[in-house]
Amino acid sequence: MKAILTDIEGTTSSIAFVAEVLFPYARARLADYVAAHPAETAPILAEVAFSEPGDPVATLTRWIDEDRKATPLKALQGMIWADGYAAGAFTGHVYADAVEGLRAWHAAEVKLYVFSSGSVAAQKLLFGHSDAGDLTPLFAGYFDTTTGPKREAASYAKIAAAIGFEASAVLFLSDTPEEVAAARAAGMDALLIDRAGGGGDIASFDEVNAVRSPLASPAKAGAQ
Ligand SMILES: CSCCC(=O)C(=O)COP(=O)(O)O
Ligand SMILES: [Mg+2]
Repeated sequence: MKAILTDIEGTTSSIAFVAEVLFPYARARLADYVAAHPAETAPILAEVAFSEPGDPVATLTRWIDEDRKATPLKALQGMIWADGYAAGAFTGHVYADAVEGLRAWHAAEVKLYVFSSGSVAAQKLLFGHSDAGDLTPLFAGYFDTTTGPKREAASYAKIAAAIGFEASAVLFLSDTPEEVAAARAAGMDALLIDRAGGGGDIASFDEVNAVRSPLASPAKAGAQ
């Protein structure tokens, strides 16, 4: 295994942190943020209004409540969360086993990448202001839904091409069966993580090495 591509919510980080901390923070500040940053948010609001006619702020608020993984919503959420991280209102939750695993793989020269519905800016904020400190030096790259939907195989093929690895050399970790299936359809190896210990392939990052041993074949720098 030469590279690991990881999802965030439900995989490196708890669903509760996203649903109970991040989403309410953005929801409560959405209207004020848009009013205070008209130039920055105008293209996002236009995209939302094009997708659903009506008041874009009301649409975005409903999309948060519906947990819609819409690219313009994710871009705006990331902008609002930047204020929260900067103010110290919260830090990014990352499971201790994920921190340990990511650090060990990075030390073994396994290339690490993120693919999340959260915007790339939001991903960097979460890992840059994590409970365990700045984890961004561990990652070689970040991908969001501007690359493509997470449930489509073509997105994973695009990521493999972008990072310069054969898809078969990449291990994808996610809590969503449809994402795991899409990655496998693109030729990636993939493991379904179920942090509740139910029906997944693994329940924590501690188990990855037992089922895939990526540390046994660290990436060569020249592979990219
Ligand atoms: C990147 S932090 C915010 C997470 C988020 O908004 C989200 O939708 C996470 O979805 P994921 O694809 O990581 O399960
Ligand atoms: Mg997820």
